[in-house]
Amino acid sequence: MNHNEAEEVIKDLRKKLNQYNYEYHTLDNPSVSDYEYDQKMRELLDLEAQFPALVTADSPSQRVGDEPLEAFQKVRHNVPMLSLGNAFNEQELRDFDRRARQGTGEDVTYVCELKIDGLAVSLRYEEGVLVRGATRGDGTVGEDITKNLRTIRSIPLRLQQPETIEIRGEAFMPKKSFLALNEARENNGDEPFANPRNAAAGSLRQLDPKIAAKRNLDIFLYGVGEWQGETKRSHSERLEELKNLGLKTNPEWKKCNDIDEVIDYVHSWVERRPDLDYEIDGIVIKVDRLDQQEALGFTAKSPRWATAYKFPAEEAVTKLTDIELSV
Ligand SMILES: CC(C)(C)c1nc(N2CCN(c3ncccn3)CC2)c2cc(C(N)=O)c(N)nc2n1
Repeated sequence: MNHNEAEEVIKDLRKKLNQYNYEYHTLDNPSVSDYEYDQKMRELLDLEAQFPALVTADSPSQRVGDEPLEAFQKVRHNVPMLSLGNAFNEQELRDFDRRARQGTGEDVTYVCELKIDGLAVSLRYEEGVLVRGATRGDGTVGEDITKNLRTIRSIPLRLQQPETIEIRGEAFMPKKSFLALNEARENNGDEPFANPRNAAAGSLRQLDPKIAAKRNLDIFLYGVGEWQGETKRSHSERLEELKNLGLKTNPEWKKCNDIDEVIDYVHSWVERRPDLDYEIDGIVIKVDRLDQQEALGFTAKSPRWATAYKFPAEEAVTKLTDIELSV
């Protein structure tokens, strides 16, 4: 096979493998067997080894970096990653709603999202290709953990459209992976992680991406930092577009027409929390219309247009056996 033929075959294999990866890790609905996936990956690796000049950043072979980093570079977020105000009871939610209605002088509709208990991160795509991933850090300066975030299989290395966009989300470790990891660590005489959030943060702070790649991390994306040429007018439209771009958003988000619907949603998830495959520590409530978000603006460190309803601390995640028994 010559260079040009190889280029066509590699392009086709890349496209197929990225699609299979998206079906498996983001849709949880694979269209091919693991065997077929592995066969195609082996074919791609062989061809890339023969034609190294044809390896691209968005190739599925480039998920796990080779060498560990010496250190993490610092990254300045063009658009700061803010904090969130908190609400601890129904009255405080109603106060938040009243301030939002007074601040806009209009009725306000909301989007409610599960508050994933993980590590806030930012992904930057340029013309559709993942170029950088960073931790939130102090909101202004974070750490470049691109190589580790690339190992999260549900993060596409290329979007379905060539957007230049910076997206925020929460990287997390599913409960079952957390329990299995801690069992392995205890069997090895290592210190177990206290909770899935610490396990996710600890995994993403590894300098060797091969370690992060084994930690079965996942991500839900929930916000936009900057977006060249954005046309969206509401947060809910943004979430729908992120999904269309091939990004993983949490399926439980909901538009709420008023604060009573928000309160119903919050109450429903207090009950349903143990059924989730991942830990949450509350519900995030956001004003849906972007022009109303703009009008409300920010306090010194957090938006006036969003708040986090915090659940009381959950009892510790029980042993794997209990979980298996309860399944
Ligand atoms: C974009 C805004 C600011 C409204 C926003 N900010 C969030 N957070 C800020 C505080 N963060 C933070 N992290 C560490 C230290 C201080 N603050 C952690 C992310 C959100 C977190 C989640 C989630 N966890 O599922 C979510 N669905 N939506 C969010 N939306």
